[in-house]
Amino acid sequence: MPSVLITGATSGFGKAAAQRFAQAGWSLILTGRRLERLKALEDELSQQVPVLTLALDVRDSDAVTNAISNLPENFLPLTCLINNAGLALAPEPAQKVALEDWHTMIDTNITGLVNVTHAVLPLLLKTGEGASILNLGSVAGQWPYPGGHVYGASKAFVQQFSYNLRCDLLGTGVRVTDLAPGMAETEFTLVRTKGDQAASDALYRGTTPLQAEDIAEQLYYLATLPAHININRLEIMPVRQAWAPFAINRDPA
Ligand SMILES: NC(=O)C1=CN([C@@H]2O[C@H](COP(=O)(O)OP(=O)(O)OC[C@H]3O[C@@H](n4cnc5c(N)ncnc54)[C@H](OP(=O)(O)O)[C@@H]3O)[C@@H](O)[C@H]2O)C=CC1
Ligand SMILES: O=CCS(=O)(=O)O
Repeated sequence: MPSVLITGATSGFGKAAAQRFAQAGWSLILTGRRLERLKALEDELSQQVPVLTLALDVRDSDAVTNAISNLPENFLPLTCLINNAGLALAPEPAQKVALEDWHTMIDTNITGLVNVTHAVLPLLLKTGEGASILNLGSVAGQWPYPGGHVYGASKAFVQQFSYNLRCDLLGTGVRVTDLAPGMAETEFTLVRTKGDQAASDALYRGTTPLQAEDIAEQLYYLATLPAHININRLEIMPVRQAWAPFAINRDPA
């Protein structure tokens, strides 16, 4: 029975991925900070497959290393790592943002992802052919927009880190993908606006955003491709999202 480790499984893409992989019979190692949510998911999915929950903050490298080095044998070999835990904060212009919010995004989206990858890599290398690292990037890593500042830059890191990993993992059989979604309706905007439900509802109202299940389906597809195929980057937008023209600053008429 293959096994997958998913960071940020308490909500959104991570939770939907846990449900999708469980449906296909994979053993699940689920992580996040909110213990009660992890427990609820374990109660739901352990009816179907073996589930191990690890309450941890990906920013805490000691906690990550300790948890990964003590994985029970029945959850090994590990076939797939989904580096999904992440967040955006402060949709305001850069010049209005608190430095702490920038640090939180860097610590979570970059340092946290690196902490988990470093700890899990030896297990994936042991698995070899068919193993995968699926990193949640974003369209924001490729396309600039107002208020994207450090969030977009952190996702550009995810893309380049994914590509560079591929170079170093050549010959090991371990695959790496930067999965880059556009607008998707999860708790993402609630977190970004620090709990402003009205702002979150307004963003998704009157359009058709991606749903967490859409991304979970792509994650499952990527993890189960024939072992000789690596999709380097998969960018997905809702049909009802596209790019805006360049912004121009003009003198008053
Ligand atoms: N929704 C969108 O439009 C898009 C999202 N993404 C990316 O997808 C990923 C998932 O986002 P999404 O599902 O939408 O958002 P959600 O807010 O719904 O889920 C985020 C998950 O990340 C976890 N998380 C956040 N910080 C930490 C931390 N320090 N340590 C451990 N876990 C953490 C949360 O768990 P807990 O709070 O319990 O720790 C939660 O499970 C993120 O990396 C995001 O940047 C990319 C493109 C589009
Ligand atoms: O990563 C999230 C999608 S967006 O808000 O940058 O479009």
